[in-house]
Amino acid sequence: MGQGLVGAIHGFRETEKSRWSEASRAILQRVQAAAFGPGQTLLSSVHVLDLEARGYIKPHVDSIKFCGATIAGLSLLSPSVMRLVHTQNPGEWLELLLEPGSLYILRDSARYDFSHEILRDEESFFGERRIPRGRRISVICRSLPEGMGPGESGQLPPAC
Ligand SMILES: O=C(O)CCC(=O)C(=O)O
Ligand SMILES: [Fe+2]
Repeated sequence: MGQGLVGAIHGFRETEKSRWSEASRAILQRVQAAAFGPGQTLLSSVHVLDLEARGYIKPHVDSIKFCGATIAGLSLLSPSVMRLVHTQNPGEWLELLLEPGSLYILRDSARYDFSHEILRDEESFFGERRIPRGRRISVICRSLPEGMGPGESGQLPPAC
């Protein structure tokens, strides 16, 4: 998302959300407790991405200007396949099956040294298993770039 991602996502709409219902806040707190260390500050708003059935995300590494060492994403509605490919050594790759209700955490090397992508319907296989794509919504929490305290977060653009 943001500057680093222009053109990477196809067939989507998105928003940044900072106010949530009590029930949603409880879920986000579980995500944050699972994914982020006590020393990490989160971006003040959460990214919500609504990908249509034919939508997909091309390989990219989130911009280090706007996003720190951890990206945590909750997947809703359709399952999908996320592929990680090492940027220096494309022979090194892995795929994650993102079931609805699952949480992935891209941290450190997985976040910096590997690109991530969400496969389009035609390519949506997990090993031999076909994973038909429907509409998918993801709720993504990111840490602030290191060295940037909450006091400086006002300088960040709203999106990461
Ligand atoms: O939808 C997702 O889980 C990932 C989205 C993504 O890669 C991004 O917004 O940078
Ligand atoms: Fe990303």
